[in-house]
Amino acid sequence: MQFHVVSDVEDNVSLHRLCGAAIPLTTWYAAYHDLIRGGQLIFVLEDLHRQYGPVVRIQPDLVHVADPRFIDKLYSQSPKQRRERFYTVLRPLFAPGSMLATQDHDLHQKRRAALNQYFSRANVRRLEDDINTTLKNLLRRFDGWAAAGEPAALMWPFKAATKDVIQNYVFGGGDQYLDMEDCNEAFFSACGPTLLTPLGIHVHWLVALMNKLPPKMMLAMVPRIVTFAEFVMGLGDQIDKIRESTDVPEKTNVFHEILRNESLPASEKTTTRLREEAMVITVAGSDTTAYTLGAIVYELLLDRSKLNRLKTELATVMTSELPPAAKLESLTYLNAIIQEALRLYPGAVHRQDRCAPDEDLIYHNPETDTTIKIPAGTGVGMAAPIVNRDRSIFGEDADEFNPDRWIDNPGMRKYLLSFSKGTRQCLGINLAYQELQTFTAGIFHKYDLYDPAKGENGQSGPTMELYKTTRRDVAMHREFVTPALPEDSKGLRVLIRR
Ligand code: HEM
Repeated sequence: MQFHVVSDVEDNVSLHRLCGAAIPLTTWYAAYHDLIRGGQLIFVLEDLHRQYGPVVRIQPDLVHVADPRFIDKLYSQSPKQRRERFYTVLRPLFAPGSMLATQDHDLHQKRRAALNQYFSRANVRRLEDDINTTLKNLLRRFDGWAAAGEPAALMWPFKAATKDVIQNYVFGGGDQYLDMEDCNEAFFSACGPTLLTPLGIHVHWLVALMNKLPPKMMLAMVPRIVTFAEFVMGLGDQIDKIRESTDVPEKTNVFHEILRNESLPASEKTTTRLREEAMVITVAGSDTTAYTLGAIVYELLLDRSKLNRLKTELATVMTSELPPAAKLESLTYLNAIIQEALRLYPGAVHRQDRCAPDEDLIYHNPETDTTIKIPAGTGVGMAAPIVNRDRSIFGEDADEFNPDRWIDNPGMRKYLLSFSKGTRQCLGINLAYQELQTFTAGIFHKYDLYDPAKGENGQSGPTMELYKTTRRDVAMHREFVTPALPEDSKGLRVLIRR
């Protein structure tokens, strides 16, 4: 066992001042659970925290904290308090040109400032028509599966829908995956959660070496990434096309605006850098939202009373058409369901490791009334699957899907780590909420839960029911930044009837 408790370490050794933490002597403990056991450290962490308390050292240079009250300090909102992503988050990204993979605080701020306005609440509101059109496309596909009488694996159309929305916004168009027969399953399989993530963290040099191989050799070694590689090259072509275009109306696509942003130096506008930015935005903007949407469908089809309550609420604002997005945003139960799904089924489940390069971080443990000094430069992380289920905040039923908790106590929102917090909080948070509101409302205004007691002709409208789907087909089985399901799972499947 590589751990021992260090309550009696000497004060003058700075790293050892992480009293109360367990110290692994090498990075191999984390690598064993991350890589050899495949994305299992997130589950082990829960046991370690039970044993050693809220601060646990998981590598010689990295601690993990399980205390939502530490969020404000670690993920500071202040741009003056530098919080950089730690190498454990940066390494597996392999897109140094992207904001997500930017370590340096000042460069990150600059890159973020160029994009922030396009993802403000007001500007995302302007995407209403496009999101509504995508919903119509999605429901059209549902009709097709209903007519075929085949179970539908919803993971793919949900990913396709969210990917189409983000791509239309950032590029003003592109291939619509929702129109493809299989919703481009090959693409999403290639960029979905894999062992490459922990490989990128723990055997970084190997993945870096692979990245330097000529593309043909790389594709021969990992054939499943062909579709993804073609997509990334296509993004570069789209950027070049936008760069050369002279007739794009103002504010119709994000990259058009960035290329014309005069406060950005030319080095920030190269095709390579913008291709990496575009790749991260499209991938981060699809898988995550789609995963939570799938969880919402699963939980509502599991519980008729919650679904009925939502349908009653939707009926107050919906006819056959969708109401304005602002109306959906005001619906109490719809939004409680979404918050609860984001809490229990976050689409990004990794350890959100940061470091504060300029200051020691002081953690105060209220239970023992002790403090721990985390020296400047040390990696410190928290993870949504752990923080979001903290019983002291979310209650003894924190493992249950209970939307009412958000109605009873909306203030808990400040402890929800699903989108991270602070200066590096998710860029797409407003877009994710608006998509979840529109898609959830659109699907469940139309579909009721199939009632076997009434039979195929006994229910007046279209229905849906789970098909060979249990919690193991929706809940995280491995942490590969995004949640991975068991290898033999086909994910969320439903039978749709017209
Ligand atoms: C439910 C849906 C989503 C979840 C749960 C989610 C979660 C997250 C999390 C946890 C981070 C911080 C990662 C870290 O620091 O380690 C992040 C960052 C980011 N997300 Fe999201 N995300 C979602 C949707 C989106 C969407 C729709 C977009 C599209 C624009 C997006 C784009 C980004 C980008 C660009 C970053 C990097 C931000 C920065 O470095 O400042 N995400 N997201």
